Amino acid sequence: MIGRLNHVAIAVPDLEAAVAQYRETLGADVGAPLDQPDHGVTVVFITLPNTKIELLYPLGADSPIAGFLAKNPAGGIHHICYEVADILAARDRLKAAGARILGSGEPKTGAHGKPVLFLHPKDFNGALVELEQV
Ligand SMILES: CC[C@H](C(=O)O)C(=O)SCCNC(=O)CCNC(=O)[C@H](O)C(C)(C)COP(=O)(O)OP(=O)(O)OC[C@H]1O[C@@H](n2cnc3c(N)ncnc32)[C@H](O)[C@@H]1OP(=O)(O)O
Ligand SMILES: [Co+2]
Repeated sequence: MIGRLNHVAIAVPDLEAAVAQYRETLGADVGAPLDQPDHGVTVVFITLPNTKIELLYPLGADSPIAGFLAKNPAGGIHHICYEVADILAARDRLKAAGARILGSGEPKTGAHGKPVLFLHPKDFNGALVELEQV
């Protein structure tokens, strides 16, 4: 069911500093910041030869990553995103297996304009998992 690794997300306390570090110090291909109000974050994608890094910074008062950054003030790896061909079939398979789908349980449109879902970290060895239909 899960396919390619689409991205690894890092929550950062200072987006400009993280962008400069990846662009200047690490010499990476860094995109422009994109506000995602529906998700409560600003994202910056870094394109690597074999996957992407997604820098996350809180947007708005109810950002879902605010709690994470409060617990991890220096930032940290926030989630991992796997690609799936059919997100509704994936959701139904996961629910049947007892996994918790976060939020409403319905896919939302993610940063790439594709449907995404999130699975509770406690069900996946402490890792927050995002699924993106491609
Ligand atoms: C623009 C879309 C973009 C894309 O790629 O398309 C995105 O990726 S948007 C990314 C931001 N959105 C989300 O992360 C949505 C899903 N996340 C959530 O619903 C919350 O972050 C949630 C429920 C995972 C955690 O919320 P919160 O931190 O407020 O809850 P708790 O403090 O109660 O946490 C419960 C429990 O889980 C542990 N936790 C929290 N976040 C993570 C994490 N990222 N990785 C691993 N574990 C996490 C937290 O420590 C608590 O554990 P406990 O042992 O009880 O302390
Ligand atoms: Co993501």
